[in-house]
Amino acid sequence: MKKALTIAGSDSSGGAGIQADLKAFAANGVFGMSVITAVTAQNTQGVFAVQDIDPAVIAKQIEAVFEDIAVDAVKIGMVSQIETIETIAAGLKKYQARNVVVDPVMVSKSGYHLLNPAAESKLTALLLPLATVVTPNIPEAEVITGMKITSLKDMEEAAKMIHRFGPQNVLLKGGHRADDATDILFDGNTFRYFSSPRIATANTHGTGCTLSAAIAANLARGYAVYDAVALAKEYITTAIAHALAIGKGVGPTHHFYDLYKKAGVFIDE
Ligand SMILES: Nc1ncnc2c1ncn2[C@@H]1O[C@H](COP(=O)(O)OP(=O)(O)O)[C@@H](O)[C@H]1O
Ligand SMILES: Cc1ncc(COP(=O)(O)OP(=O)(O)O)c(N)n1
Repeated sequence: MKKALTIAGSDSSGGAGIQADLKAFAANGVFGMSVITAVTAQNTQGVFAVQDIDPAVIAKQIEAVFEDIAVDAVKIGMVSQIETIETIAAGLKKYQARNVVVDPVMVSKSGYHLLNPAAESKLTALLLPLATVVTPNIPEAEVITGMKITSLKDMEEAAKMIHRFGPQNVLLKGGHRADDATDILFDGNTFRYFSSPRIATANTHGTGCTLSAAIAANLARGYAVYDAVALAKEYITTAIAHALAIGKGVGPTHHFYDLYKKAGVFIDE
C-alpha cells in the first residue's frame, strides 16, 4: 500500500487539518501518517486557541516517520511560524521528499490567522520551491503575489507569478469566486481548467485541506499531476455535494463517499 504523510495542524472538530487529511488519505486508498505542527481548539464556528508544537518535536516527528517508512507523498498544511517552516523545509530536503503538495494555509474561513503574517514570505521562499503542486485559494494567492484577483484572467496571471517562486505546478483554486468552482493548474507552460458547478451549501469547512490531501494521495498512488488533480477535484466536489450539517456553523465535507457508495449504504445526514 502507498503511504502519504500530512504535516499540518490538528482541528478538534475533525473537519479540516490533520483530521481531514487522514480521512481523505483513507478514502483515496493510501495509508496515512501525520506530523502535527499545531493543535487548534476549533469547531464549525471558529478557532478559539492555538498551541504551536515545539520545532524540535516537529523535527523528531519528521525523523521518526522518514527514518522508518518510505513516504510516497507529503501534504503540508498549517505551518504557523517561521521556525516551523524552517524545520519542515530542512526535513523535506534531508529526506529528499517527493510528491510534495503545499497548501499555503493562511487564514481560516472563520477569519483566524493560522499562519503568523510575519511568516508569509518565509513560506513562499522555503516551501514553494519544494512543491510538486502548490494549492493557494484566491486570498492566499493575493498575499503571495500582491495582486487583486477577481477574474479567471487574473487567476492565470497570479498562477504565472506564483510559479516563479519555484513550485513545479500551481493549482489556483476558485472556491472563493461567485461563479462556477473553477481551479486553474499551471505547469509553467500550459493552463488546464478543472471546473464544477458551484454547489449551494453552507458546509465547506475543510475543502482546501481535503483537496490537497486527495491530490497527495493520488500522487502517492503513481498518478501524474494532471490526473491526480482531476481525481481530487472529483473527490472534493462529491464531498462538498454531500457535506454534513454538523455543528452550529460551517459543517465539514463528507469523506468515504466511495466506500459508502460501494457498500450501498450512502447516507447524507
Ligand atoms: N460551493 C462550492 N461548490 C463546488 N466546489 C467548491 C465550492 N467551494 C469550494 N469548492 C472547491 O473546493 C476546493 C477548495 O477550494 P477553496 O474553497 O477555494 O479552498 P480553501 O478551502 O483553501 O479556501 C476547490 O476545488 C474549489 O473549486
Ligand atoms: C488546523 C487547520 N488547518 C487548516 C485549516 C484551513 O482549512 P481550509 O480547508 O483551508 O478551510 P477552512 O477550514 O478554514 O474552512 C483549518 N481551518 N484548520
